[in-house]
Amino acid sequence: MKKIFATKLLRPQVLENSRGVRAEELKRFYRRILDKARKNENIEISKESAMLMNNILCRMSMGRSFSEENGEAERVRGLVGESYALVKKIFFAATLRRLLEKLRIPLFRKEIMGVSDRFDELLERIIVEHKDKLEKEHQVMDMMDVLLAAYRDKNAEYKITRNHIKSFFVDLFVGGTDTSVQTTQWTMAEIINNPNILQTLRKEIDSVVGKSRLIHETDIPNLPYLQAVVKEGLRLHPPGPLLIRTFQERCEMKGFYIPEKTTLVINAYAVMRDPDSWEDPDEFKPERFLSYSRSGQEDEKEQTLKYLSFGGGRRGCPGVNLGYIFVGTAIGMMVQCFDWKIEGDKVNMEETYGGMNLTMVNPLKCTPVPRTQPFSFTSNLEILSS
Ligand code: HEM
Repeated sequence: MKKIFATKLLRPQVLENSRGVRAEELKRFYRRILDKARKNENIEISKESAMLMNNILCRMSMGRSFSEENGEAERVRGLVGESYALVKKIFFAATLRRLLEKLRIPLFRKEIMGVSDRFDELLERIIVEHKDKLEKEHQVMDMMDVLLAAYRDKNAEYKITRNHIKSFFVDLFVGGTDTSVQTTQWTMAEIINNPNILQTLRKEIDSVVGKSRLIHETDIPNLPYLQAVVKEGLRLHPPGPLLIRTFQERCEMKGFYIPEKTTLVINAYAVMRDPDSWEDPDEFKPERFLSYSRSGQEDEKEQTLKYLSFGGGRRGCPGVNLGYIFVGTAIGMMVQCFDWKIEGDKVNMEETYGGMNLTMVNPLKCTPVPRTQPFSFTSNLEILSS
């Protein structure tokens, strides 16, 4: 499945084809925030950005977004949340696995089956919807169409089953949404707590993008400070702080004997705050990434070993590029178009390991205040409304 992720959904050419979808969803995200700003209402950054990320991923993969009106979108978000909570329970229960198995206590079987059945029901409906559409339109349009075509094709490069298709989408929702949402929330909180960084970032965006159009993802390569801010947000607040591997074979490492099937837990959070590797490790200093890329001193291999926000190796995150696009454009738009008011002087940065991901104890709530003239959009052109 990972190969399918890498070749069919996330390779640069495919990402380029779906750029229009992401641009449209970014505009919808902007309009929702603008609406709140006009009503002087506060927003919960994680809820708004979850809607953005979910809609983009669903449209990229299934050619549709889940409807907010009939509660479908909320059901998907709920299922993803339940999956995270379950993984956390299973992870901690694994330490007692032998004892529980001896006592013949099944590990969360009922809960796992419950979530799995509900995902199954939802995805089955979407598969049927696609098959009907394909029969009528005879067009290959999105990921689901491509996978269904491969499922029917006896000579396809990848032999896939209906269950493969379903598990692919579960991986996509679970791996792709909350990670990007948490990163957006944490990075925005750091920006609000550091007004100097907000000013520097805004200056860069204003000089590259200006104030007469909305930021595009194609602007990101020309916004090195924005890239550094996102990277630093990910360093201090990696949504996946623990990486897990199992040894396939026994081996010896630096004098330690490691038996076969040993589970290894890597604390990526601690690695990325290690004072031996990072100067002022607990401080939010995006500049550190600018100086690395300018001086070229940092050996790439060394960087890979100490920067683990996307994991690494064969099981590393296949969605890195998309993740940077999601977070970069969301943060870029929020900084470009709005000022942000919070209650009190500083955002409370207390953290909790709330499921599979590192999240905020008090979700970030703030009130947007427009700083640019509102944009109105006619097709793909942006104009200033008077
Ligand atoms: C800022 C955003 C993101 C972060 C921080 C992130 C982080 C991670 C991390 C830490 C892992 C585990 C890697 C390991 O164990 O070495 C992972 C795996 C994964 N991620 Fe991401 N991710 C992000 C966005 C995405 C997106 C947008 C997608 C899909 C479109 C995605 C799909 C996946 C999948 C499918 C896996 C499992 C890979 C496997 O098991 O081999 N991620 N991600």
